[in-house]
Amino acid sequence: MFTNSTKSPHSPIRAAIIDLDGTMLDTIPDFHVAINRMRAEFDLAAITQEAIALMVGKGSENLIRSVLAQDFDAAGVEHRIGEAMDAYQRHYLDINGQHSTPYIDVEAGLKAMRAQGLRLACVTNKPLAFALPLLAQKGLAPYFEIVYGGDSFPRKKPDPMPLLQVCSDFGLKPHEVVAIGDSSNDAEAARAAGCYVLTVPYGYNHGRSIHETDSDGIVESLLQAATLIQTHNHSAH
Ligand SMILES: O=C(O)COP(=O)(O)O
Ligand SMILES: [Mg+2]
Repeated sequence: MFTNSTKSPHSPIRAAIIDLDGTMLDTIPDFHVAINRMRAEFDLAAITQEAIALMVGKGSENLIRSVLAQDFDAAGVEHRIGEAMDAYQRHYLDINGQHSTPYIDVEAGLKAMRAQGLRLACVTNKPLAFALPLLAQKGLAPYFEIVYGGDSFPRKKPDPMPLLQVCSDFGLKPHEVVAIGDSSNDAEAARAAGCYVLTVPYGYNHGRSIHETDSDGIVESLLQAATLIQTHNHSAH
């Protein structure tokens, strides 16, 4: 693990940037309820959680465009996107977190990272207005010094912009920071920023195996990520 040869193997990791949907919380059931309530308003048939899991990852607007594209051509999507986004956001905020559950060892992993002195940021493509109350509701907000959403900057993951901003906020070089996520968006953003990246295999990666995604290692849980970072740092100087 941590085999990335572009960085000094001896540089300790001082911060972790952690993804939200598909990494800390299984939010597909929330997406499912909100999307199908929106679809009902448009007299569209319900779609499955499996279909939605393939579309999540590149933020709300991309998601709702993909959802509408199940039924409409490009012009039809364009015509409805504004109203659909309004309906979706209203329904999502209404049920945010009610159907979502944390993955195994998320809080234990965050605790372990903090105990090692790592600084923690959450960078998600979810809108900040969804992410902040969700983290608070699940008791995860206190672990993070910084939370950025998909609408915090002009560009979102897989662009490196939000990750580079965290590095700058923390006063750290990218090679002192590891990003942990469930999708190619996280891995590509981390690579482009020059951060390490660990991936989890249990989230949503656009229907592709996480093994196809270039990373510095696959971890079964955030707790295992914490252990790996500690091992890396013990051999660092
Ligand atoms: O809401 C999304 O599109 C994905 O969010 P994530 O970046 O937390 O996985
Ligand atoms: Mg994710």
